[in-house]
Amino acid sequence: MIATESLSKRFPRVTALDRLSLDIGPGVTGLVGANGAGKSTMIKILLGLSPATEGSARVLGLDVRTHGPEIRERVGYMPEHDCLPPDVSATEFVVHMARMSGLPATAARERTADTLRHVGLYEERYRPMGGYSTGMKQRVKLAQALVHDPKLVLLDEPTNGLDPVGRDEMLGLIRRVWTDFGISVLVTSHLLGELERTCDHVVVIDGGKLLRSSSTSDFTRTTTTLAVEVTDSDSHPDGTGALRAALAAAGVTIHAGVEDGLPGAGHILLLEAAGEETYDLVRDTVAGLGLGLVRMEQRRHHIAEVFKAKDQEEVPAR
Ligand SMILES: Nc1ncnc2c1ncn2[C@@H]1O[C@H](COP(=O)(O)OP(=O)(O)OP(=O)(O)O)[C@@H](O)[C@H]1O
Repeated sequence: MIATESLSKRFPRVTALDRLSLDIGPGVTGLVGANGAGKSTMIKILLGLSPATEGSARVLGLDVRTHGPEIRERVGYMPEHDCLPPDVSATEFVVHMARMSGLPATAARERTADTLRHVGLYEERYRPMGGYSTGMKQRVKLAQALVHDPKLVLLDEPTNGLDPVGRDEMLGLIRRVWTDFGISVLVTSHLLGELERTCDHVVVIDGGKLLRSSSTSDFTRTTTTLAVEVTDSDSHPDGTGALRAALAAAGVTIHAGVEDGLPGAGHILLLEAAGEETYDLVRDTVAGLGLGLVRMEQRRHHIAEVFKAKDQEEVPAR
C-alpha cells in the first residue's frame, strides 16, 4: 500500500523526517509518535502535496513525486485540524466533496447518505456544522475521506479532542472501515495505547526516525507469564505466601511483576509457565494447600509496557 525508501524532509531549522524506510501492507496501520515527530509531514508527502527533500515514496504503487493527482483520486484524507465550513450541513459538504472527486450527482448523494449513516450521523446531518460537537465534526471529516470509495485512507489524529467514549467509538469506526469495506487505513496518533486494539501493524517514529515497525501481535505477544490469585484459608492465613513458597520449592520461577506496588498486587503471584505442566502443578499445589483458586491467566504485554521496559533499560547504571 505504502512504501518509502530513505525518505527525508528537512525544513531550514528542523529535520521532520530522517531517512525513513517503510513498507506498509493492507489492513489498519498505526503511525505513532509524539507531537512534532513528523506524522503530518509524512502524510502530506504521501499525498503528493509536499515534496520530500530526499528519498522516495510510493502509494498504491504510484510515485508521489510524479503521480500526486492520481494518488489523491484513490486515497482519502482526514486532516488533523477543524476544516469544516460552519454554515453548511454535513450532507451538503460531503456531497460537495464527492462531486469534487468526480462522482456524478446521483451517486454523490447516495454515497453521502450511506457514508454518513456508516459514521453514525442521522438527523443531525441536515443541520449547519457550526453547531456540531467535536465528535460529530470528526465523523464528518471521516465521512468525506471515505465518500469516493478510496482504496486507502490517511487519518491524521482522528481521536484528537474526543472524550474516552468518543475516542472508543471513533476507533471502532476506523476498524470497520477495513473489516466492512476493505479500505486500508493509515492512522496517526500520539497515544500508543489506543492503537493496540485498532491496528494490525504499528509504526513508531521519533524525531523523524523510525523507532520500530511491527505487527501489533508482536508488540503485545502473549508471554509465558501466569498470574495466579488464591484465597487464604484457616491453616494458611497468607495463602499467596504459602503458594509462593510451595511453588518455589517445586522449582517454579516467581516474578516480581509489573503490578508490584499497585493496590492489591500482593495477592497476585506472577510466575513463569514452562508449559502445560505448570498449570497442573499450580492447580494441584493450590488444592494440596487447601486454598481457593480465584483466577489463573496468561499475561499479555501492552504496547506501552514494551516502551516502558525499553526506557528503563536506557536509564544509565549508577
Ligand atoms: N512548513 C514547515 N516549516 C517548518 N517546520 C515545519 C513545517 N511543518 C512541520 N515542521 C516541523 O517539522 C516537525 C514535524 O512536524 P509534524 O507536523 O509532521 O509533526 P507531527 O508528528 O504531525 O506532530 P503534530 O501531531 O503535533 O502535528 C516539527 O518540528 C515541526 O515544527
